[in-house]
Amino acid sequence: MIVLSGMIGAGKSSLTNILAEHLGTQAFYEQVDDNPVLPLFYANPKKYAFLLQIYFLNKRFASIKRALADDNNVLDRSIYEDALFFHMNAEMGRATEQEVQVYDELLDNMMEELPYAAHKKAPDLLIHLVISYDKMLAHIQKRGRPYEQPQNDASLVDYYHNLLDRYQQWYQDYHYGPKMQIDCDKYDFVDNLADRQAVLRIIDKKLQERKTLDN
Ligand SMILES: Nc1ncnc2c1ncn2[C@@H]1O[C@H](COP(=O)(O)OP(=O)(O)OP(=O)(O)O)[C@@H](O)[C@H]1O
Repeated sequence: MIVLSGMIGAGKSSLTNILAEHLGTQAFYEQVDDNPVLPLFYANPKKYAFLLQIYFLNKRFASIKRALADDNNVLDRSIYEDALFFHMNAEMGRATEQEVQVYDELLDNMMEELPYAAHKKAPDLLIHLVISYDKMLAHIQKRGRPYEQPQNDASLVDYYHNLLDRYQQWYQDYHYGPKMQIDCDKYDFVDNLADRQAVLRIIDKKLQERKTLDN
């Protein structure tokens, strides 16, 4: 299983589709626009932060179990990033220490079940999308989900900057398996065909290296 990570609007879902099509495998992605808790969370983060995490945990665990069935299935977001979001939200006073503790223990407990549920413990490769604040905001504006727009809620500027700051450290600390980064300011894999091919070549090379190491 290959897993994407990176900021809101970085392009995880798009690259998930592109990569799964390229590899001839299955794409698994979260239907963000069908998520009933997300708009509630953005409108009242303090009340809904914990519920949102439980919602995501449940959904992502279900996808992981299905995606792990094949080495090259592609999943649009890693479950490990949720803890980054939740810990930050807790620091912002949107969740209690007890909620964080319950969440962290539940996550650990569920992840321990994975080898039994899916015969594998962790992704074969993590592809982390790196993006600047300006580029990310341009994507968010183009996509137009109302609750993600800083012009509707000025506190989102700090929220996004805060998340961006933490992501690099999160990537450095990620230790569950092989990993690589793609620079989304450099490669426009959605609208530019040459960039898309370049990104696929970089990923193919990494997958090839992994295969050689495994054999
Ligand atoms: N664990 C979480 N806690 C709080 N909000 C989250 C969490 N995970 C995702 N979100 C929110 O859900 C929405 C979708 O996020 P996500 O980054 O998965 O998809 P996306 O923005 O469509 O990404 P991409 O454009 O890279 O495919 C965003 O508004 C994000 O802030």
